[in-house]
Amino acid sequence: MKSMINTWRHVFKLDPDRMIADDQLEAVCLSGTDAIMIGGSSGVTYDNTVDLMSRVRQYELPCVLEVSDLEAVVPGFDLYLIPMVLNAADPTWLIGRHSEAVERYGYLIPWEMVVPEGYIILNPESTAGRVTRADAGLSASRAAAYGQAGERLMSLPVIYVEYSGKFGDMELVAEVKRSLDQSRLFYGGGIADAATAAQAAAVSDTVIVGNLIYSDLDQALSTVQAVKGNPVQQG
Ligand SMILES: CC(C)=CCC/C(C)=C/CC/C(C)=C/CC/C(C)=C/CC/C(C)=C/CC/C(C)=C/CC/C(C)=C/COP(=O)(O)OP(=O)(O)O
Ligand SMILES: O=P(O)(O)OC[C@@H](O)CO
Ligand SMILES: [Mg+2]
Repeated sequence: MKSMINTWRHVFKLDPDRMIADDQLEAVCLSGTDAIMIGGSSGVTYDNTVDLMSRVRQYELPCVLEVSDLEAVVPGFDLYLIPMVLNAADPTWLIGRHSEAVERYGYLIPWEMVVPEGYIILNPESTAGRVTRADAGLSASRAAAYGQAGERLMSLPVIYVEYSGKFGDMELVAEVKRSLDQSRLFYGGGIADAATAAQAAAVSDTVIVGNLIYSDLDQALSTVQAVKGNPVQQG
């Protein structure tokens, strides 16, 4: 089940705290994207998560929850993705909330459905950057070292270079990619059209598109082919 992430090239991230009309949701779910990730860094509640999950469940593609708040953990997803912020100033966001979750849920946790993600947050203005007070001014070599430490020391299956809201430095992303051997590299942040999606696709394994769904749906839909039609460049 967890291995499904290794087939994902393009993912749409839907935010339970934002409105999306039924016809727009249909277009997103039938776009050819590989999965829907539900998550956000603020305003995520149990009720708005259940509501969005049940709407997405009308379609056949995988639907996974990226957990950012313990109060909004909803049963019924295909996988649970757990952000661990490698460059957070405070270990709360690396392992603190996580240990609280394990204490609280204990044997109820379906570990076979849990996928940890090593986040490297590089936009200090994003909600996640502000909340976690991430050390977002990393050089490319330092970001790559965080990625490699996440892979080699923590065996994380996913390293997520997160520029949420801002298109990132593709040279830096490429350096993180080169530093990884086993972990899958997710890239997200500021994808605005097919051209930026293709650039991100060239340097990462999986491209995540979020805000664009809400600001320009047609452009968002155009990113699916731009990503899936472009191989990752090696080296
Ligand atoms: C019964 C049942 C199914 C039980 C399952 C229980 C389960 C899955 C337990 C999991 C165990 C576990 C270890 C949970 C950890 C929970 C937790 C609260 C972890 C902390 C996550 C974290 C580091 C949050 C900080 C913010 C962050 C990095 C969020 C990631 C998502 C993100 C960046 C979204 C982008 O948000 P957006 O709103 O778009 O941001 P902008 O405003 O900037 O655009
Ligand atoms: O919303 P955008 O900027 O597309 O970023 C996608 C995702 O990485 C956010 O967690
Ligand atoms: Mg967002």
